[in-house]
Amino acid sequence: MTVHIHPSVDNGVKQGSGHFAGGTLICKCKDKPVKVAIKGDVAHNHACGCTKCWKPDGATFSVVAVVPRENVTVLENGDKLKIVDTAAVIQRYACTGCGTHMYGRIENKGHPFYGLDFIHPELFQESGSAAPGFAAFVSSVIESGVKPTDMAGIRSRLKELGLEPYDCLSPPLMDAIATHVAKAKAA
Ligand SMILES: N[C@@H](CCC(=O)N[C@@H](CS)C(=O)NCC(=O)O)C(=O)O
Ligand SMILES: [Zn+2]
Ligand SMILES: [Zn+2]
Repeated sequence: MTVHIHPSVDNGVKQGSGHFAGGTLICKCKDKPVKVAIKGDVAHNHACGCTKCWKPDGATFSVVAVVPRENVTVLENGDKLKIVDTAAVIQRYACTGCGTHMYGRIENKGHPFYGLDFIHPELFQESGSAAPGFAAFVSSVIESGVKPTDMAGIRSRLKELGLEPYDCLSPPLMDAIATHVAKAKAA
């Protein structure tokens, strides 16, 4: 059985150039596409199996990374953007024409990841941004219809690609969240 993860990694994870200076994210609309400028490279790029992150057609996982929120500027056709779920922690701004999520923003100043926006690097018109390094929320793909019996094959393919599978975030990110919570409790 061929295991599809995401079109940008299915033929092998392409490493970043190490000096990506930023670029433009473009949605899938033929007419009046939304364009978003990103300054600098992305961080913590990873595959995400959760049901909330945007996936291109046919993908089992999304590929999502973070950038400082001040590095994100809507350039064109921002009137097409609408928040998918205003109650979610991450307010995902999607194009109402094609459904592509252009960026996700956290407005809760107390959140461990406040200040970081979530973007999908595959939407860059330029190549060279930092590659995904792990897979998060892997078990969550079952919520999108993946058969539990397919999970061993999915996890083994992720490992083969060098994307260590985790059912939440990676240990360094989980540690960063716990550190933030501990400091907030102590304050
Ligand atoms: N099992 C859930 C997990 C959802 C989830 O917690 N997603 C993570 C990773 S993107 C998150 O931080 N969500 C916050 C949000 O969606 O606002 C699902 O698949 O819907
Ligand atoms: Zn669009
Ligand atoms: Zn997600």
